[in-house]
Amino acid sequence: MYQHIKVPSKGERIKVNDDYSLEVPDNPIIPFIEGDGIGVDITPVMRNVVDSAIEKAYGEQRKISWMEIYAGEKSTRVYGPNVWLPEETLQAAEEFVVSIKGPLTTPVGGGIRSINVALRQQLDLYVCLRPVRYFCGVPSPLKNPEKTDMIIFRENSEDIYAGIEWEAESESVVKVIDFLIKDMGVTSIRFPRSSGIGIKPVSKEGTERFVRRAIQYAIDNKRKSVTLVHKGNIMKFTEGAFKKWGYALAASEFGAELLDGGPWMKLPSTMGGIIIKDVIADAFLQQILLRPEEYDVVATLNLNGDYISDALAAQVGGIGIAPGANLSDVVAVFEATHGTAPKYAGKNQVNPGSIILSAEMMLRHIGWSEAADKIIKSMEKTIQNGIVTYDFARQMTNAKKVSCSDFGNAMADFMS
Ligand SMILES: NC(=O)C1=CN([C@@H]2O[C@H](COP(=O)(O)OP(=O)(O)OC[C@H]3O[C@@H](n4cnc5c(N)ncnc54)[C@H](OP(=O)(O)O)[C@@H]3O)[C@@H](O)[C@H]2O)C=CC1
Ligand SMILES: O=C(O)CCC(=O)C(=O)O
Ligand SMILES: [Mg+2]
Repeated sequence: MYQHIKVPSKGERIKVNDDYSLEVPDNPIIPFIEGDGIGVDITPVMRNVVDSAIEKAYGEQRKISWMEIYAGEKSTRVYGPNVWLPEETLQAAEEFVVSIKGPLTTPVGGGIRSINVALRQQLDLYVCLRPVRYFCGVPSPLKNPEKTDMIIFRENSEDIYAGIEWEAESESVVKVIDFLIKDMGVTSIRFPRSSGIGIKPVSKEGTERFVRRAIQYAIDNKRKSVTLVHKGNIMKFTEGAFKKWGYALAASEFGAELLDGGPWMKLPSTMGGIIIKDVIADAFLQQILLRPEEYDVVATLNLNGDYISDALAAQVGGIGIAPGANLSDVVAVFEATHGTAPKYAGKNQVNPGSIILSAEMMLRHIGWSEAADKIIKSMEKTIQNGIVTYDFARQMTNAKKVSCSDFGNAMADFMS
C-alpha cells in the first residue's frame, strides 16, 4: 500500500467516531517523523520515555507500535532528491489519526517553503495548541515563573503563513504592484520598484472555527479567561476582524454578554463565567512579563502565536521544555515548539523535554492519562533532583548536567 512506509505487523489503527471521539485500541500504530537536526537526538529518547511510561502504567496490556514516516531531509534520502513531504506521509498521518514529529528545517530567504507549515495546511491542522507551565526547579529569568500558566491557541492555517508572497523585482511582483496601484488606488508602497509583496488572508470562517475551539477548551478545562491577542489597530481588516469575529462568536454561540459595557465579555455562569477579553499584541508582550497571572487561554493569529510561543517558553525555562500539538477536528500531529537547532545536531546534548511533553499531550489526547501522569511526575522528579541538560545546567548552580539520552534514562529511572 505504501512505497517506503512499513506498517508494523502488530498493532491497529486509531478510529474516529462521527462525533470526533477516538476509539483507541490497546496496541495503536502511531506514526512518527524523526525530524531534521536534533531530531536524531530527541525523537528516540521520546520514544523510550513513552514506552517506559506505558509499560509502568499498563504492564503488557497496552503498547504503541511506532511506525516511521518521512519528511524533511530524511525524506529526500529515502524518496529521492527534492521529495521533502511525500504524499504518503500525509496519507499516513490522516489514516492513523494521531502522530508525532520532530522539527524540520526551513531555509531563510529562499529555497523550499516550510514543510512544517505545509503539513499543517495540507492536513488542515488549524489549531496549534501550546501549553506553557512552570516545572519546579527549572531556572527562569522571572522572579515568580510559576505565575506563568497559559494555554496558547495559535491559528495555524491562515495569516502570513499562507505563503502568498512575491519576490522583489520578479515578473509576478511587478504585476501585483501594478494592480495595487492602478486598479486598487494604493499610494502607500514607498519603493514600488524594489518591493517584495506578502499578502495575509484572515477569514471569518477560519477565525470562528478557531475561537470556538479555544473557548470550548477554556470551558472544558475550567480556565478563567480567553484573551484574543491581535494587532487590530494597524491591520484592521485582518487582525481587527479577528477580534470582532471572536467576540461575536462568543456572544452568538456561547451566550457571552458585555462586561461593564464592553468590549470585554463574560460567559454565563453555567459555562464557568469565563471572561473573553482582548489585548493588542505589543502591549501583551510586556504584560506577560509584568503580570502573567492575568492571562490564561490565549487565542491569536499565526504569526503572533509563533512569536508569543517562544517568548512565553522563555519565561518558564526556554524552548527546551515547550510542547505543542497541531489539531484539526480529526487529525492530531504533536510537535515541540522549537526547531532543529542545527549547531547541536547529532551531539546528544539538547533537552528532549519539549518532544517528551508533546508526547505526554499525545497520550492524554488518546485517553492514556495514567501514562501521561507518569511522564509529568518523572520529569518533575528528574529536574528537582538537579538532573538537567546543558540549557538548564548553564543557568543553575549544583546541577548535574547530563546528555539528551541520559535525561531520558533518568526519567525512566524515576518512573514508578
Ligand atoms: N516546528 C518546527 O519544526 C520548527 C522548525 N524550525 C526550523 O528550525 C531551524 C532552526 O531554527 P532556529 O531559529 O535556530 O530555532 P531553534 O528552535 O531550532 O533553536 C534556537 C535555539 O533554541 C535553543 N533550543 C532549541 N531547541 C532546544 C532543545 N531541544 N534543547 C535546548 N535548547 C534548545 C538553542 O539555544 P542555545 O543556542 O542558546 O543553546 C538553539 O540554538 C530553522 O530551519 C527553522 O525554520 C523552527 C521552529 C519550529
Ligand atoms: O516551519 C518553520 O520552519 C518554523 C515554524 C515555527 O517557528 C513554529 O511553528 O513555531
Ligand atoms: Mg516558532
